[in-house]
This record gives sequence, structure tokens and C-alpha cells, in this order.
Amino acid sequence: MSDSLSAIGVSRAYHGVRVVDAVSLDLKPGRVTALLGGSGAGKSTLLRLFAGLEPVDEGEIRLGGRVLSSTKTTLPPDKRHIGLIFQDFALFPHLTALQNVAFGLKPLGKEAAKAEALAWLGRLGLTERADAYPHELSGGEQQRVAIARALAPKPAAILMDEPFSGLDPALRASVRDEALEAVRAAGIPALLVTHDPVEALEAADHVAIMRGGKVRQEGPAAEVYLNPVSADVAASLGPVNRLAAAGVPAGLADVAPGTELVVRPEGICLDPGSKVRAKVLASQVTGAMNRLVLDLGGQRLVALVPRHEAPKAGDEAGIRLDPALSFIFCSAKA
Ligand SMILES: Nc1ncnc2c1ncn2[C@@H]1O[C@H](COP(=O)(O)OP(=O)(O)OP(=O)(O)O)[C@@H](O)[C@H]1O
Repeated sequence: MSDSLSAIGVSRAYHGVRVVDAVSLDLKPGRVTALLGGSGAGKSTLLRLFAGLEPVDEGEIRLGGRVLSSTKTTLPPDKRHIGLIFQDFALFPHLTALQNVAFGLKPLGKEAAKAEALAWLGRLGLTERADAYPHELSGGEQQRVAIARALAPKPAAILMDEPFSGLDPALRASVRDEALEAVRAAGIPALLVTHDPVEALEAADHVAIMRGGKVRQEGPAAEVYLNPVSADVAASLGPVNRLAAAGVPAGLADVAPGTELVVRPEGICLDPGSKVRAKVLASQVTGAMNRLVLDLGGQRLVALVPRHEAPKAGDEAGIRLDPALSFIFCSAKA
């Protein structure tokens, strides 16, 4: 079993501002941890601290019992044996797919390196593309080569910064699923930096939500989605409606003054018998679900309802909340 890659109370400041602030995060082997958060939350900086591309100002980075970074020492990135994958693939343009993957396998000797590189290309469905140069490969193929190249030397961990965001949306999910399957099979800790909540929910085993340099909540993706600790964490994992207590009509939810009601769009359900009535301003087909824009006593809400049940724009609809997807937080904490 591989070791965990751990951040223990790490901080990093630029010009006196802590962009990573006393973060502790355990990346467990065989598990893909998504690091999610808005722009400037500190995600890439934390990844760079794990990689040794930046020194820590406080705390430690450890691989199992071994200290990789502390305030006294920073083991250089190339000595950590950690695979890195970035959005821009960064393949060597003058080498074929096979040569790119074999590059990090030189210590095995030429023939063994070639065989191992071919095996990795096979695992990622690229056997036929072994002799193609990067410019002859699609974005999805290039990214799979990059992943094969990162995994082939059997790294102790893998760190990925928005690796799929440059890909065509139609391809993204399949490339991602194939790539992360290979990552999980390698049985090493994996970090996936993303700002896409759908990607985090669909692809990661564990999520950590970062905001203002701190990890605000972490846990299995579904658990965090269904039990967010704050309105901001809820909003990091997908769209939410936020209503101040004063704007919540009687019969919709019991909210005390000074609190706020946070509801996911799919947490607003149609209920013809409900006394709480909303005006349908728009009803848009988005696939299996319709997106409704509702006017509830002057406040706008967005709801997602099954298309076959969806009312039309101009209709009035009774609504109720799904308690599993509705949360009440102290306004001050939001
Ligand atoms: N080398 C640097 N020098 C100065 N400031 C930096 C440096 N690197 C990052 N920052 C600042 O640190 C903050 C966090 O940046 P970081 O790239 O870690 O955020 P992020 O969560 O990855 O954001 P994004 O999703 O936009 O990439 C930002 O305000 C950024 O401008």
C-alpha cells in the first residue's frame, strides 16, 4: 500500500497575504481528492506546495513518515517522485506518444521502457496512436498521453491542475473517467484541482472545498453535497437559491430571524396541493429536467423539475422544499 501525501498546517503568503492559510489535508492512496473552490481560493498554490514548486512558510508536507517540505527544507520537485499534470498537457512536441511515455522510463533500459510505455498507452486506449506526434493527436488523446506519461514511472502520488478543462465538453467526461480509472488503479494519492463542481461530484471520491486560503469542509463528495457546513460551501458544489428569513413565505420552511435558507434548484419541488404559490417566469428544456425561473413574492428562484411535469411560463405553480436539499444557516456565518 502506498503512503498518504499530507499537508499539515501549511501556509504560504505572497506580499504579506496568506493565500494558503494553515491547511491540513490528507491525500489517501487509491482515492481521488478534488480540491474545489472559486478563483483565487488558493487551490493551485496548495498543489504547488504538495509538488515542492513552492516552499512552505509554515507547516509540513509529508509522504508517509517522510518530510518533503518544512520551513527548514524543500525537497526539489524532481526528487519527490510525484507526477504532475496540467491543463496544457505539456508533451514534448518532437517526440511521439510512445517516446513521450517512455521518456521517464529510461532507467528500465530501451526495450523494457518501450514495452512498459506501450502497456500504458494500451491502458488508456491509445495503442493505435503510439507513433503519432502531439500535433497529430486530439486534445483528449494528448491529455491521455500526458496521464500515461505521468503514471508510467510509478509515482508516489499524482497532482492534477484543471487537467480536463481544456477538453471539448463532449469528450471531457469520457477522457476523465478513463484517466481517473488508471489513477485509482495505480493505488496512489491523487489530487484533482478543479473549479467545476460537476466534475468534482462525478469524478472524485473525496472533496475538499477551499475558500480564502482555508479548507472549509472535506469529506466524501455526496456527504458534503448533502451536508454543507455553510452557504458558501453549498454554493461551491453547485447552484443554490439563497433567501433571507424575512423573504421565506409561511408554509415553505421554518426559519428563524437572522438565518438564511439555502436551497438547491432540484430541492424545489412542484406540489399542486401546496399553499405556497410561485409564478413561472420561464421554463427551459435542459435535457431530462426543465429549469424554471420562479417569482416567489418578488424573489427569484431557480428550480429544476422533471420535464414531463414542468409548467409553462405564465403558469402558477404550488411548490414545496425537499428537506434533504434545503439548508438553514446563520446569516452571519454565510
Ligand atoms: N507567485 C505568486 N505571487 C504573488 N501572488 C500569487 C502568486 N501565485 C498566486 N498568487 C495569488 O494567490 C492567490 C491564490 O492563487 P491560486 O492560483 O492558488 O488560486 P486558485 O484557487 O488556484 O485560483 P484559480 O482557480 O483562478 O486558478 C491569488 O490571489 C493569486 O493572485
